[in-house]
Amino acid sequence: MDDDRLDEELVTERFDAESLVRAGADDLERAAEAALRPRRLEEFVGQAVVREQLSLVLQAAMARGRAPDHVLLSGPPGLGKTTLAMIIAGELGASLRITSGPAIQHAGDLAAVLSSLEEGEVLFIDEIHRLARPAEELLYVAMEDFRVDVVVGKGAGASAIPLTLPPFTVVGATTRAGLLPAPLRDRFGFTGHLDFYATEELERVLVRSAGLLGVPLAGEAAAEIASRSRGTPRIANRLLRRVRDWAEVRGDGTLGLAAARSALQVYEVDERGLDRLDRAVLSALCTRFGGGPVGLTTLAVAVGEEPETVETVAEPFLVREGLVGRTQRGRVALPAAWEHLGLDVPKTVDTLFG
Ligand SMILES: Nc1ncnc2c1ncn2[C@@H]1O[C@H](COP(=O)(O)OP(=O)(O)OP(=O)(O)O)[C@@H](O)[C@H]1O
Repeated sequence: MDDDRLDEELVTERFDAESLVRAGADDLERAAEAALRPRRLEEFVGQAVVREQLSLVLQAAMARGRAPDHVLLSGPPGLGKTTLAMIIAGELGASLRITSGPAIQHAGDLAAVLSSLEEGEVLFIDEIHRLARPAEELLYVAMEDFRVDVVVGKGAGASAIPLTLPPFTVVGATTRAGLLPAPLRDRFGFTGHLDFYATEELERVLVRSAGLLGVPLAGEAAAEIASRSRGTPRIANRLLRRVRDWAEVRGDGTLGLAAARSALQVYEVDERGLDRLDRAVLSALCTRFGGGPVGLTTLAVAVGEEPETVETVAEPFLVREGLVGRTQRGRVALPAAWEHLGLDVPKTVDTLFG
């Protein structure tokens, strides 16, 4: 498949799927994100281990002329799972179907998608840990035996007609690999875990994105934005667009260090990369709950967010930064949390963790 066609197809697919997956999200932000996606494995920055492993899986499958094993990608949001799914299809020269766990309400929805797959197609299932149990069971069989049982009729008269599927590859993405039931996890021949990116890798992401956007990004500004991007390419690209806004509206259009700092101040992204939600979580933990332990749901209510958002968006970074700890009794603020908020560390916390 030539590159132009690939681009067109991937972007079209992505928009269709995202309208299902992220209804209500900002269309322009999504379009901007799609435009910055790497299309080939060699353009994908960082994640060297996963990249090499995946490259072997794909090359071996292509050499054999067979669809590769099913691939599971896990890791926090914004690290490139969707991008890798698109790259897998691109590298194989296969078309990509995109759906998500929450978009599949009934097993029949999944049966319809599966039974329309063509040979060699890649089926991307985002948030696969959120599939309903009956759909999950249908998926095991389809992944293992390339078969789907289509149920005809209702009640006592219902019967299942087995339908053979052509070989295809499922790429599942999850932020919560631990929530996947073992039988489903075992159906994936390759599992890649994406980790947070080093600052230097994010600088490379930013330089690449600035090039695509045609904006002049100084090296110091790239380093500043990268260091506040929480190890996450999606955040790096988003901050780059905000710094560009600032530079075009309030500056001279060039993205230097001063522009980066001023823009990030306006958008409330602090030197450590914490944003409003992160600080709200820390502040609730330290001031409202005396440092915890506090349960996830209570904490989420206190900051006006869904527990899943707190757990998958804010928490991994706060834990990694040594600001928050997870205990069996709930979340606790670590001494660095008080320090980050400019508060005195309570004596009890100091002795416990100091
Ligand atoms: N390794 C990378 N190199 C360059 N850009 C990247 C890389 N990983 C992600 N990006 C960029 O970051 C953005 C987010 O990536 P993507 O949507 O693939 O993340 P995700 O892990 O699927 O997130 P979610 O789980 O929230 O859907 C995309 O615009 C993509 O261009």
